[in-house]
Amino acid sequence: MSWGYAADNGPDKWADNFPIANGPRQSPIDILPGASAYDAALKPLKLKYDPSTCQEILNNGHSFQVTFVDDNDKSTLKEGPISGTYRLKQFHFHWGASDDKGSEHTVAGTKYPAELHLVHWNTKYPSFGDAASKPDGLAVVGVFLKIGDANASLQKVLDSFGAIKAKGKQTTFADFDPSTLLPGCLDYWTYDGSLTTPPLLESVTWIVCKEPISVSAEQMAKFRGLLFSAEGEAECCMMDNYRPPQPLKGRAVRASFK
Ligand SMILES: NS(=O)(=O)c1ccc(C(=O)NCc2cccc(F)c2F)cc1
Ligand SMILES: [Zn+2]
Repeated sequence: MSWGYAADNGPDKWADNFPIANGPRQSPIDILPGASAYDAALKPLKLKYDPSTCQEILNNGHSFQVTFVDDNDKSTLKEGPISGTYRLKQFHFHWGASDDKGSEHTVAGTKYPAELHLVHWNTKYPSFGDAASKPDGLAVVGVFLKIGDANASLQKVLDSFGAIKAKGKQTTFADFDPSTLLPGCLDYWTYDGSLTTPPLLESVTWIVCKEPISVSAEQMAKFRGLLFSAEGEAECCMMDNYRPPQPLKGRAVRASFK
């Protein structure tokens, strides 16, 4: 039985096979703006994404992800709270069964209907897999989604869902610029955390944007049309694929803004 989000293999069961689930720097967390300190030393995020590095979109049975060619420095994250150069590997989302939940991070207890994760790895290491086991190996930019106007950039991603409905399906996805999914203001909170799914490695510098992007209720409904299940299996709709907030355990959350 592999991990998932159901009662018998979900977040409350992950510690059985991944004891780091109870570790000192687990993610996500509930962000308390009043308890996060403004740090003037934090730089603006420097994101440079080249649409030509966009490769494919796939349903991995836990979410869907858009994967990028990462054998060059064409799509990178620099500055912000990190040092050096981190390469974009993939982006994916987490969402709920209804619009009142779905994000992994929460803000003073507020849940958003979904959360985007842009996953980058530190080029001081030879590969993503190697970087994923290092305390400064990964940097994930998190962006909240809130219900409002339809998102034209997101619609391009949704239009490819027909080809990836079931677990294991993938299709070509080219010339997409993920910066079109970023909010106008890149103010952020940052803290040291982990992958939010098994193997839950404690290798992520989290960078969570304060400003959400919009998604329409109809677009959110399309996320829920994807399947956790593979072709030929009993259909199980992909939703509530989020881990709830984890104990802060004394960590500081810093703000890039006043
Ligand atoms: N939700 S998130 O943004 O925190 C997150 C990001 C990436 C991954 C991941 O790559 N898992 C597979 C994985 C894990 C470790 C090493 C690997 F090589 C690997 F592919 C999991 C969760
Ligand atoms: Zn994620």
